[in-house]
Amino acid sequence: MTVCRGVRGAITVQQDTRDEVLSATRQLLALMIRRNGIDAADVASAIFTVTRDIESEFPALAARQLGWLEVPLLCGYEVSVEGSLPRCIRVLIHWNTDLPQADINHVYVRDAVRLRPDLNVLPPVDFEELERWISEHLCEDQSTAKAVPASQDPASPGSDVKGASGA
Ligand SMILES: O=C(O)C(=O)C[C@]1(C(=O)O)C=C[C@@H](O)C=C1
Repeated sequence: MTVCRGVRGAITVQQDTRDEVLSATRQLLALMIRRNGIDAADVASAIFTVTRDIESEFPALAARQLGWLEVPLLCGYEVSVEGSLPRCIRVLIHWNTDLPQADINHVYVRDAVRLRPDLNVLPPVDFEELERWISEHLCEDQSTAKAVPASQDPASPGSDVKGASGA
């Protein structure tokens, strides 16, 4: 029976740069997709959180770069608990699958392994091969896409761009 199950993942970045956030999130998603055999068509939605020290880019863009154009995505901040792991990107994927909960593979990489050592069963990763896989799955339109600044978003109240109505 197909049910919706959660697949968790987390990864850290060394610096809060757009490139690092996107590249780390692509790697995290690629590992989760490959470990579980996730097809975008079966993904109900995905929620990303970042720690407060990350503000250079929305990690959701990495999912669109990998072709998740129809998957509802949302980003938010993680709770800032004192002493918690810095520069961390977390994701929760809601996946429609026949698999039992126990067969879901959650993915924690880099310094995020310490968040859930009990779930840290990731086999060794060939990162060169992983990057080749990511390049093969990049969705060209989205790979260079940027978040739209409010001043250029026709839907934004303060926009200096005219909407379709010309208003
Ligand atoms: O799994 C993680 O990413 C954690 O940091 C662990 C944990 C938890 O205590 O279960 C804590 C905070 C997150 O919002 C989610 C889960």
